[in-house]
Amino acid sequence: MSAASASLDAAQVASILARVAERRPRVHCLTNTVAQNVTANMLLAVGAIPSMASHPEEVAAVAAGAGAILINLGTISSEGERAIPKLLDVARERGLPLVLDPVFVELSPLRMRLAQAVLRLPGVSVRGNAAEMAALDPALARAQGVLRVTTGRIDRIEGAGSAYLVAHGHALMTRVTGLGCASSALVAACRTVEPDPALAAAAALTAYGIAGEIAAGRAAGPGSFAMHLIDALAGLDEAALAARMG
Ligand SMILES: Nc1ncnc2c1ncn2[C@@H]1O[C@H](COP(=O)(O)OP(=O)(O)O)[C@@H](O)[C@H]1O
Ligand SMILES: Cc1ncsc1CCOP(=O)(O)O
Ligand SMILES: [Mg+2]
Repeated sequence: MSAASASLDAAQVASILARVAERRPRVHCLTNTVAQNVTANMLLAVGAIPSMASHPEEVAAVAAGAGAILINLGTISSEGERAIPKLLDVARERGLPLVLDPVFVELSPLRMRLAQAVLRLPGVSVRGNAAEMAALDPALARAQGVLRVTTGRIDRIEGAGSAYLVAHGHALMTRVTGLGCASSALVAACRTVEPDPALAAAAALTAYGIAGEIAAGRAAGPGSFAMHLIDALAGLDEAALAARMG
């Protein structure tokens, strides 16, 4: 970590979550078919509203009224590929926060090309695992105002002169498909109410990680973990956050 990491307290995370719950922002998700359901449910758990249209003829109209846009490359199709430039236009014209989740970008020249196209928009927040972020590093280095959000045992958030480390979460979060994708949607939801991209991402991942810790204490295995994670996220308050943030 080049810059010293900033610290985050429970009141800051609770404040951002409260704003999301109060304002009920919509997050328009162009996302993969594997993670659509869990992504929508995690957004609902924090009080945001998911929408998931992808047809190129309507995607701009549907996304225009959203508070943020998520582009996830997980099961990108030719339809999704044609929707991406329209979403970039909406984000640019309306000044909407945009989050990119470059699923398996390290495996596919198509995904790399599309990720590079998204990164031509200034100020994108990119949330991926270590392999994805490493593969994307040259493009991230060229991207204007980009926020790097690298998740794992410890999440690293770097960009715009800020840096955070989030040491919350549970290994069970790697045992249910779509939970990383859902974390990207939560970053987008927090960005709708918090103008500081790094603080928004740190709050989203802190809340998500603490919900994961709570859910792991209740779950019998990965199947029930996902269910408990949604409940724990929906029930998070400042006291629960403070109890685990020390
Ligand atoms: N070993 C781990 N211990 C605790 N939390 C983890 C661990 N690995 C990942 N996480 C958490 O799981 C979520 C998904 O992260 P990750 O597995 O990196 O994404 P992806 O599913 O896209 O590969 C993040 O919230 C992250 O903090
Ligand atoms: C398995 C898989 N394949 C394409 S998208 C997807 C889901 C990935 O979800 P996550 O990155 O949250 O684990
Ligand atoms: Mg992922």
